Amino acid sequence: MADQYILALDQGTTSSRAIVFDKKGSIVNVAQKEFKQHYPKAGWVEHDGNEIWSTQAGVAAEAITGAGLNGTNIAAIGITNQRETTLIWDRKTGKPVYHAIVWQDRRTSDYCDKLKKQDGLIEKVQQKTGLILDSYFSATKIKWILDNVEGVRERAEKGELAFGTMDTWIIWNFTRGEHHITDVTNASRTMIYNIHDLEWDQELLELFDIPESLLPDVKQSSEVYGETKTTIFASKVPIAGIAGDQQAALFGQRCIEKGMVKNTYGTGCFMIMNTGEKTIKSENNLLTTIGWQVDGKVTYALEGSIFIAGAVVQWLRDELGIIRKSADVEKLAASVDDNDGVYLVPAFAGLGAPHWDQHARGTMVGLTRGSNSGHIARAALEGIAYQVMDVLKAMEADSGIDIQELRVDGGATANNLLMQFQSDILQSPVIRPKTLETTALGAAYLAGLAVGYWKDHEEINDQWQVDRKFEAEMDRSHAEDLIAGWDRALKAAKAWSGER
Ligand SMILES: Nc1ncnc2c1ncn2[C@@H]1O[C@H](COP(=O)(O)OP(=O)(O)O)[C@@H](O)[C@H]1O
Ligand SMILES: O=P(O)(O)OC[C@H](O)CO
Repeated sequence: MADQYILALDQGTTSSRAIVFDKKGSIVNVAQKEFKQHYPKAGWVEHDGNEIWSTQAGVAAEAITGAGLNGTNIAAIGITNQRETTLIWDRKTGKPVYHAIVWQDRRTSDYCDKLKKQDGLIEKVQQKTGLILDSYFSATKIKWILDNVEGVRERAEKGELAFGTMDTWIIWNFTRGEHHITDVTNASRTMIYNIHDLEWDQELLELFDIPESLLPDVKQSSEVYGETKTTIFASKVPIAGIAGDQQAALFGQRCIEKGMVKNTYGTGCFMIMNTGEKTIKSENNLLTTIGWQVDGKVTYALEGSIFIAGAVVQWLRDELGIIRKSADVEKLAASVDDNDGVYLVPAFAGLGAPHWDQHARGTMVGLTRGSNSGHIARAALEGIAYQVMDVLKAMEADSGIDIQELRVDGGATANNLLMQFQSDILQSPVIRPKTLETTALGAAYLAGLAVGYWKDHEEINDQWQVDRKFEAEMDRSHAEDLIAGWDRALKAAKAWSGER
């Protein structure tokens, strides 16, 4: 038999990626293609469904052929994706009826504000779905398309249309419409899925006026769902893993025991804790969500989403022009000994967890005549670390678990100064693994386990290796003084929003 590999497809917010992994969990080849972001109005963000599919199919083929392989070398495909992003298409023609509405899109936030005023609805939504009633999730995006695109509601009611997040859309295309499916992790981000009963919730479907005929079947995160039918691989390849990208990263980081936590530092930050077989209801504005379902067993998780993290570095680069490329921020921040009292709260798109203040705005405080670009760069990086600390504290409070160490991944973890400061401010170790492609690796593991490419968890646990462990070097009282300054800066950002 030809040598066997696993192909992971990572359909992200800004690019489609494909990574070929070998049995040791090492990367054999990567292909990546960015696609266009559409901003038709302020606060709106859309993707072209056709472009999502063409880039994803393109990189899948490129990753395989670039490694000198073909479909017969691929034991299984695992799919991971930007979550919540919503697409509706025609079941017969496979044509989208509208662009995909992206998770960042805020067009339904006024509608959500109105819903929040309904007696007991916030609690009901949280109880059933684990989520905060917010336009971030798919439900109100589906409703918007049904209500605003001509003829769509009638066609949906006749059963002619299909809804899906990007995993569903990709599998629909790979199987030429044979499979209309998603997995529990993606379903748990729609705000119409009951995470306890593991079913689409009739009451919420009624509330959002969504016909059930639109919805995909919900599967486990690791099982053989079907085979590819496209000509891309020249042979049929089993599709055997699906998970939302943040959950896939938790799996890829091998956070498989209760209480283990990972944080991804990308454009935003997403921290997730494995909470085991039970759900934890958050009292601190975190989300309760599904980590994965493997071998019939559901593992739950708590999640805190931060909207702006690495994006503040892009802002220093693109808007302030004080660095040329993202990586330069470390050197600039290291050009000063400390923040000299300067704090930057990057609430450019409001504040996510644990504050959920959509009106807060970016705030810089503590400037003096001596403040320079080094202080601003340092304040920007430190602002990422303080936000992570706030989510981590909320997670400890909700779970009653003392978080001993933080496993990290994502583009901004390349920054040693940020990682060291994170450890200093948390007063606990921050651990960066050798493989930073943990999202794709998680999807690969889910698929590989389903087809027996990897025998069991033990076999893959051994593959996780530390690149560097950052230990706290700052003394606790100094960290506490700095945190007190951050709390004041946060108050300023919130006060600005309160005085509208
Ligand atoms: N050395 C660095 N220091 C700080 N931030 C960085 C560094 N390198 C990249 N970034 C930031 O990381 C983000 C990209 O990370 P990535 O994991 O690819 O994000 P995403 O998956 O959200 O697109 C960008 O916002 C970029 O500014
Ligand atoms: O595509 P990413 O990595 O920005 O992740 C997006 C998240 O899944 C949104 O919830």
